[in-house]
Amino acid sequence: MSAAPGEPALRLDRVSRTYPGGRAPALNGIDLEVPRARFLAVLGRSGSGKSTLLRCAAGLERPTGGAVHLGGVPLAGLRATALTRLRRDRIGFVFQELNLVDSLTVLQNTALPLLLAGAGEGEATRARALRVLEEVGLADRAAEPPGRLSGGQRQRVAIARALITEPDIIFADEPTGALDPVTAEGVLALLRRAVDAHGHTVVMVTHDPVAAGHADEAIVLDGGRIVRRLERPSAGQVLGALRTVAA
Ligand SMILES: Nc1ncnc2c1ncn2[C@@H]1O[C@H](COP(=O)(O)OP(=O)(O)OP(=O)(O)O)[C@@H](O)[C@H]1O
Repeated sequence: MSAAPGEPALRLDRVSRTYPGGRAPALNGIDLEVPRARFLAVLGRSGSGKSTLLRCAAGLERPTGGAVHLGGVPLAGLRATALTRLRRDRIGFVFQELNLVDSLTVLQNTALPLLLAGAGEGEATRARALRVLEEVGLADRAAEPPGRLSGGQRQRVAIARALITEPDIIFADEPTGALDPVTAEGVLALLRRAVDAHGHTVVMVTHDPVAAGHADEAIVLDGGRIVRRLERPSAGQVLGALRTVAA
């Protein structure tokens, strides 16, 4: 079940998702290909389908139509345990609901994906966690509980935790939503570096045109469809696209 070389990091073919009782599909025939080492921003007004897209792409939810491939692997063909393993080994998550555990240290929080995958709490795990904490500039806070950190620092720990398994792809849901603009810049620079220096692929849901301006590509959803695609967008271009969709 290893990733096939040359395959895009993520491919969605005609993906749809209808919720029971939902009046309209949350996703409606999404075609999307995200090459490796690319940073994609997903925008759209509230209810346009962004989170549903992220959950279907990450294998957290099964689409009701179409197919999702991660690194060439069709998710529909995987049983629950194989899907869980693929998520654990190949995907990094920066989700609001996956908050840090305050009874653990910053270092233990960072190492959590390795520990859950069966790594011992030995020196190798510790060294790896320290290395990614260094990467996000927080090695000096490793022994503290995350509750003592600022929101931006906690978000950087969440990114360190997502990076520690060296995933093929990182899914981030509003990673800068609660941050001031300067702190947000720092978090976005980290995601950018994950792509440029380490070859990770990042798919980020955001409401913020400035955040989307850090991406290689931005897509805008409306009514569960992709209605705009922008290459190397500036924040101004993204804002313009959002305005035309809202009009
Ligand atoms: N579990 C669910 N059950 C029923 N309907 C749902 C469920 N999750 C989402 N929806 C519906 O699907 C549509 C898309 O929701 P989604 O959460 O993907 O939007 P979003 O663009 O992420 O919104 P926001 O920006 O507010 O987070 C909405 O109409 C929503 O009401």
